[in-house]
Amino acid sequence: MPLRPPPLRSFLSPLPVSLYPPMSLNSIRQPYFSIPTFRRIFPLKLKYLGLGFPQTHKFSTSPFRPRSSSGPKYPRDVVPKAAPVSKSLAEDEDELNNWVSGLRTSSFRSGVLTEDEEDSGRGRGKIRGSIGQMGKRGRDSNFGSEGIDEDKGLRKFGKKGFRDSGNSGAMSNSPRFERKFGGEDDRKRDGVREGVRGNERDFGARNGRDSSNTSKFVRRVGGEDGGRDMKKRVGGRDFVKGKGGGEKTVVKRAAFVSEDDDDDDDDDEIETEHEKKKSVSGFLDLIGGEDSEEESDEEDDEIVIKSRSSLFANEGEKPSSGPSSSDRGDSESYLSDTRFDQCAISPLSLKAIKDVGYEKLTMVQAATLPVILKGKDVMAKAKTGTGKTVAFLLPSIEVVINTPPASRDQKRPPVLVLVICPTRELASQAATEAKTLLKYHPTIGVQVVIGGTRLAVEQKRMQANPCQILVATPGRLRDHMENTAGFATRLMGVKVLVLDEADHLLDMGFRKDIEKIIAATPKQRQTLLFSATVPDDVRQISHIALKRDHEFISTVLEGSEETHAKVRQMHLVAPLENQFSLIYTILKEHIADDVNYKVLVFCTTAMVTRLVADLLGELNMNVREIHSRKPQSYRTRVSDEFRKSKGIILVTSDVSARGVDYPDVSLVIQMGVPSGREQYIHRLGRTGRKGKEGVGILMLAPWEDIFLKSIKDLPITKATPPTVDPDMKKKVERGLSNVDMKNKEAAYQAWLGYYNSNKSVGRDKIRLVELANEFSRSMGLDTPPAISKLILGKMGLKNVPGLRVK
Ligand SMILES: Nc1ncnc2c1ncn2[C@@H]1O[C@H](COP(=O)(O)OP(=O)(O)OP(=O)(O)O)[C@@H](O)[C@H]1O
Repeated sequence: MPLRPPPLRSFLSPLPVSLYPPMSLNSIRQPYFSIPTFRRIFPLKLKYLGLGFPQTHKFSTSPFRPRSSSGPKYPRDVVPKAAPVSKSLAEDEDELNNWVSGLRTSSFRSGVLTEDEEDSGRGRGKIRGSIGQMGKRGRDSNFGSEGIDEDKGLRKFGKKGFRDSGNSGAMSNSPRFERKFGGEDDRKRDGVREGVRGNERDFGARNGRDSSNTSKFVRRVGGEDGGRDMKKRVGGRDFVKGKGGGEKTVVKRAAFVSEDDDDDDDDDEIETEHEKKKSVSGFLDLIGGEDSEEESDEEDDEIVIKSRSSLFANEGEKPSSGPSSSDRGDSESYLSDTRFDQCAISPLSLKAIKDVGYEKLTMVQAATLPVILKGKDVMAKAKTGTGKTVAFLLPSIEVVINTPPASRDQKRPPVLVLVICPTRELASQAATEAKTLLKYHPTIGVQVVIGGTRLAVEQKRMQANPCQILVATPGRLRDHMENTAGFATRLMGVKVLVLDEADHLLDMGFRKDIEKIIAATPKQRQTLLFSATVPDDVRQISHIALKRDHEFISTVLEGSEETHAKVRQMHLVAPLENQFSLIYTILKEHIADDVNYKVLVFCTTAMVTRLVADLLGELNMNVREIHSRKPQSYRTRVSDEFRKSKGIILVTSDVSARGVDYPDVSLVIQMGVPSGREQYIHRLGRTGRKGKEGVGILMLAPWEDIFLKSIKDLPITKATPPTVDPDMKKKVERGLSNVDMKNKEAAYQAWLGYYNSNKSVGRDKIRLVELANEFSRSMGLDTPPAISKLILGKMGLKNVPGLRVK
């Protein structure tokens, strides 16, 4: 008989949740669930997976079909963990210098980029298939009048050009600049030249660090495998409760000492930085770039909570060989057994939750709610699509409820809860979720401030109807801090600050903005950091936001994958010249397999996104596109449409990589190397949400496969490329010949910028240009497009053979 776990509150000791009813950990009583082997699950599909049947022609994008929990369990092949790699000084140097990483849409992992909000919203182009005409294929209408020219014109290196509405929008811009210049002043000044050479990072760097952490943890905790002991780690030692080795929640107490959660930033310097960011982003726009992200290390005490499932893993149905740590990690469930009506939250919130159909808390909600309600700072890590938004909104709403209302004549009523999201889509989504939870709280207002809309409109709205909960993107928030009368005063009332996608917001690209925002809020606030990925380096710098006694709560078993077991992951390595045909073939197969298909195709840059969308439109597929070069109104419309639709393909840059909650995405394709391990995980996380199945395909060129090292701990298998029918190939060639030449030129330039900033590809400029020209040929061009001297100079590619100069 399985043992019953102690209630969550006792796990959280010495921080008992006395105010609230105990939250049952029955939630975690999910039966042990291991990933079946391909052979057993897909006897008929095996041939498509390259597992010994290379002659295969068809490519299957069927998801896993794991057995029901009551059915037999199969061990999964143990994926080797990456060897620990420590971060070198050279890498840091690279980050600081990496100015070229800003030249793209989504930078390589070092990621400075975030493609996100505050982009100009000057996108243009066609929408393929009109909104609301779901079944209709092909390119129905054009809208958006701004042309590619805008991408080319040196997009105003002055203030205006870089922000929407005149002076906002820094987000997509600032990260790039930040990354390149963040750190040392002289580098900042000379960054353009300096960064162009040298700088980039390797795909694999982060993984090494992650893995190192993982294995460390496995040794300390997960390594106890069948252990039934309760082990305490006091004064820097592990504090382990629970039995067996299944899914568990990890609560860590931060060990690093915050230097007082605050910064004494030099405003002038920040301002200068701000301006510089804008300048660089102008250039990024020029080449069609988008965004990116990241970095840094640390160490804390921890409390590890093993859940019920761990008991199952050990006692019940574990495979005969005994589950590996990664097997255990897959015994995941996104829902806990704790019902919302067992929680000490407002009855009006409960009513709203009931209306929306949520009955039980998700694992991350169950693990964090008591701690947050207690007023603690929290950094939480939980897999994609497991309800982190509600996890931070619900207790934040309680804070508002428990705060005496501002008097009517108070001129500047405080913002009580401030939620920061890295992209506009995500901010809007979080605000929508908040409104849902506030359905029966008519006196609590929520507003969203994001780039791509008019600042003045937001100002008026906030003045007319001041809200208690504000959701914002960092750049636009800073605009309001600087330009909206009384706004700074309102921020001084903040009681809860939330950083959603915290690792991204704390990376180099956003850091300065976030530091400014933090400095604008009271020190005694409560801070909540949430993400599906929390690399060690981000943990280390989280003290800029969190109090020293914050808690780190993870529902991801360390030593297990950060991705969902039900999402089947494959990588496919093919030369560039075949990739467009392959994408078309894969999509056709998938559509034939699943009439309700809903596909996301991630591309490396905005301009490559547009190109791929153009092509698929020419091939009469029901396709839409989203990237930072599109106006916000367009992005919102397409995003809403994709959310509600089936039988649709969305080609996107990394604006859709994080947080966006599109239900029932059947397939995620990533074309070209992602900016990093985290970005891979977040993009993949657009499918398999809320415990559902999904499929992810990563398509790489042979020289990009080094990236696989950085995700080798994930359950990703090699797929044999499907054979491309000659007719399909011809169709694709015809389709490409119909794509606007300007769009091909822009894609070529953006491609060059993106890979130029990659350490392994961009290091050898001659090789880089050869590859770019291969990309050009793959678009059907005999000669590569010419690029202006100015841009080549900025990319450090002057006089590189193979380039054509305008
Ligand atoms: N308790 C619950 N029960 C059922 N569904 C829920 C619950 N809480 C949240 N959801 C739904 O789960 C979905 C995923 O939630 P959410 O977008 O917050 O995930 P996330 O963990 O933030 O994902 P990501 O890491 O990709 O940002 C949403 O559609 C949300 O409405």
